[in-house]
Amino acid sequence: MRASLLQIAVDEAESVDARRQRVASLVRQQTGSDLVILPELWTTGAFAYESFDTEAEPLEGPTYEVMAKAASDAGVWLHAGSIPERVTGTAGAAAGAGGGLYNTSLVFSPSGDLVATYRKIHRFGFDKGEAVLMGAGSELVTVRLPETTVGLATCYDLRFPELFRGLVDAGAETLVVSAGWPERRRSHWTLLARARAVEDQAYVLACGTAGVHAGVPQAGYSIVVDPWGEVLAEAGAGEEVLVVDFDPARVGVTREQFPALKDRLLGVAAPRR
Ligand SMILES: O=C(O)CCC(=O)C(=O)O
Repeated sequence: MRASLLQIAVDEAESVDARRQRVASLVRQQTGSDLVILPELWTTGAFAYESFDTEAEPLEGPTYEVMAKAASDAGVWLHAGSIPERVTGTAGAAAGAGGGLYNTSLVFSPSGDLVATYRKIHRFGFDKGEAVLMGAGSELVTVRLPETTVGLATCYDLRFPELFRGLVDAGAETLVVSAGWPERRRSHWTLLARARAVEDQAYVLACGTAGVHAGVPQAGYSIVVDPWGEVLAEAGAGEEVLVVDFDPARVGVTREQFPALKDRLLGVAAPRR
């Protein structure tokens, strides 16, 4: 299976619409890949808090339109990263202090159909930024691809192993993390991506952003880790397309040969011993 991680540079000098078109063109160039992955909030930048409201869009808004077409033009499964999603009416009120906004990821099939959405569960910022501007998602999401079951996570979620265990329990073998991780904590990014792969005996495909937005230098260093914790591919700091081939069957083999997941005693319905 081939994946392309598009580590997009998010720069305020480029308009959101120009970036949408540029990223769509990059997606089209990935024909031949099975799965293409974009970062978190790449239209606005994950730290451009003022733009969340001004650039918010409904689920089937401008990013949806452009990305659905790009997925079908390229004939790829597309994790189109996340958008600041605006939800109106009663459902919007449920976003609480988030004022009807969610940090929502979109996944398209190779025919351009929206097959899954994931609203980020763990919002970053403690008592400011995303944590107060957006509502929290509450549902774990997996997507069945022909070769593997993909579990979805967004950025700060990477720090919460129980979310990933939940995805594994739901059948995930490949864990996709779409992120806008800052340079300041790059060592955590790499360490946590490898930790999630080792403890869940799953592939981790983690795609971040490059560049500087809202004064926050982004880490880059998107990474692909195998179920044994080995790094298969890693990007540098700048904008980059990271292409990697991996064998989804290795998840089953690893879990069979080193069956640590079967020895779980806590948080499982029927412990084995
Ligand atoms: O956990 C971190 O260090 C970064 C998280 C983050 O930037 C985000 O979730 O937007």
